Amino acid sequence: MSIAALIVAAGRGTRAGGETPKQYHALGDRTVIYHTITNLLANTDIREIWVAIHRDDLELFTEATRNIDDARFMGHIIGGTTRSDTVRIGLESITCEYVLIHDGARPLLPIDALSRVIDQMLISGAAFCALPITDAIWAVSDGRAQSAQPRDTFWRAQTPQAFNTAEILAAHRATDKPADDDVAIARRAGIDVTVVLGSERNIKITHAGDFALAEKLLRE
Ligand SMILES: Nc1ccn([C@@H]2O[C@H](COP(=O)(O)OP(=O)(O)OP(=O)(O)O)[C@@H](O)[C@H]2O)c(=O)n1
Ligand SMILES: C[C@](O)(CO)[C@H](O)COP(=O)(O)O
Repeated sequence: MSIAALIVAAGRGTRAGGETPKQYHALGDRTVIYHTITNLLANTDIREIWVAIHRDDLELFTEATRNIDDARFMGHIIGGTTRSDTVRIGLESITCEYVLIHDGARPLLPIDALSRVIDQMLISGAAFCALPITDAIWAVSDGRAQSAQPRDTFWRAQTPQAFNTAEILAAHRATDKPADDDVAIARRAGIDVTVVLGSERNIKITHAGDFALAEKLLRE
């Protein structure tokens, strides 16, 4: 049994704005991507870590990862135009039996959530981190509440999303329609994916205000 991690970090971070893409933004005394990589290195079952980057970011990436001294950190792959393209391109380089696909923009993944998704992947073949919804959920149209939705059936997806590598690569090759995440690609191919509890700490930096939240969570 061998496990790789594929970190997708080839996006432009347009919603977060700023001079450099969000994954190279400072977080504490390092960068977002540095934390993302080292959080995955903390699990010794992971044999290889690959990072898919944008071709314009090679210098930023090299600088951000200069101090990572671990033979399991394999370096970079050039990603694609959409997140789904980036994942498919990255998967083509992975030879381990299993793969964890993780957003470069999630720099605060706790080690227990990482263990949960790996353990469940090894039991059922595919798993992903998510959070149950506690608030009431309303379908809203034209600014008005329409119908209450059954909140127990909805979960907020996070990453890592973990699969048998051959199965998720085949699922990606079988579709050219982009998707929000790899669970969606897996489901299109009929793969069963088990949900495990993620973490409130495992935020995705999406908007500029998320940097302050990430700094606060890092300090706690
Ligand atoms: N072509 C792309 C697009 C996105 N991603 C990665 O997918 C993750 C989640 O995507 P998102 O938060 O939407 O990042 P961006 O695409 O960078 O953000 P935006 O949509 O605001 O430009 C990020 O780590 C991002 O770098 C990627 O690797 N390749
Ligand atoms: C994969 C993902 O992080 C799951 O929550 C998310 O869908 C990717 O980010 P985006 O904001 O939907 O592009």
